Amino acid sequence: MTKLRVGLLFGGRSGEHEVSISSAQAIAQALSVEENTHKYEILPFYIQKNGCWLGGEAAQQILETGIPQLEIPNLNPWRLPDQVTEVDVWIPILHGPNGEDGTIQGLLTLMQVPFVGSGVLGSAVGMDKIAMKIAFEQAGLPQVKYKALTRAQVWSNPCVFPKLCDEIESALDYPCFVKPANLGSSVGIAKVRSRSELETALDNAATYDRRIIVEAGVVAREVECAVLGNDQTKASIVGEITFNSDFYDYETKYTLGKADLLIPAPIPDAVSRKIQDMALQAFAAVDAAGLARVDFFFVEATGEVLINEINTFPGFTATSMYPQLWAYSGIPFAELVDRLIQLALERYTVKE
Ligand SMILES: Nc1ncnc2c1ncn2[C@@H]1O[C@H](COP(=O)(O)OP(=O)(O)OP(=O)(O)O)[C@@H](O)[C@H]1O
Ligand SMILES: C[C@@H](N)C(=O)O
Ligand SMILES: [Mg+2]
Ligand SMILES: [Mg+2]
Repeated sequence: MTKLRVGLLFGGRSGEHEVSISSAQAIAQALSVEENTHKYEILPFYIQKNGCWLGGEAAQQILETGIPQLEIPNLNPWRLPDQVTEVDVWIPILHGPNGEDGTIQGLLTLMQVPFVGSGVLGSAVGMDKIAMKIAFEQAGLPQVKYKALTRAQVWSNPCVFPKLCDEIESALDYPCFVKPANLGSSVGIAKVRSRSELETALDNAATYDRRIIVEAGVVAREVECAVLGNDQTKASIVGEITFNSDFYDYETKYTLGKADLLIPAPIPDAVSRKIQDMALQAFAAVDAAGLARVDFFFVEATGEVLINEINTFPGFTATSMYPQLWAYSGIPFAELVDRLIQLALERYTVKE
């Protein structure tokens, strides 16, 4: 039987570069178990932080060691490794901008090779927290109050900036959350409790993105649901994250022992069902495909469920929520990766 050559695309020009390497290592491992090795052959491709691609041995080495390559200067980002032409199906294991946002998906679409996950529209809308919230609003999904801003407003002249802060303060109470619109893993996010913290957080968020969102802070339990499928989607069992830090920040997410994942979430069945239903609606609202993890706030005091966000290529290490939710829902990691590849092929065939 001829093996399908799977292009593992990882790293990326993103603040989530290191997370992508960890996700790629776990997916490579899942493709290396017996039931997958007779079907698939891995071709690794590493995108450096400067956007330049490495294939072959160099990419393989990074996949094995997990250590990011120092940037090789003056490489042309458009000079793609020769092995690119050998790929039958891509897994763009990229998180954040320049990877999870439709840019790579556009390139792969133009290459006319199937790829795992959402297309250009789903990736772009799912990445941008402002566009995402507008899509959720249209779908009738409840969420926190927010204000959308641009870098130009934040870095405007010193007379305009205080007015902008006044507007935010009159629209939202403290604490509120300031976020770059296009990022993940909590990079660039701040929980702010005062005017001076707000000013600093806005300035910082503007260094990451030209679009910025400020959200009303909610006191709630954090629950997540995984979605799998193209047009026929399935929602997983719901999981909960607990931690002792101020919020689920980068350190809490990626330091062993700082957060606990509870699967299934110890919440009433009716709430779980509502979350599953909302997860499927959110997936459709942004036109996602293949996979996504949808993050929610459960306000226990009122029973209210608010949607926080969708991640169209969620963290994929063996201990990440997405594969664990499916493992508990009856799909082990290796089979999950196989299914995702099959969904990519299905979507490509339907489209062609
Ligand atoms: N409006 C809010 N109220 C309360 N907490 C919030 C709010 N927004 C974000 N947080 C906290 O910040 C964390 C990160 O937020 P969010 O999920 O939007 O960021 P992200 O960078 O896209 O994360 P990831 O993609 O890794 O899930 C949340 O899990 C939560 O702990
Ligand atoms: C990788 C990170 N953005 C997540 O959603 O898990
Ligand atoms: Mg996110
Ligand atoms: Mg999140």
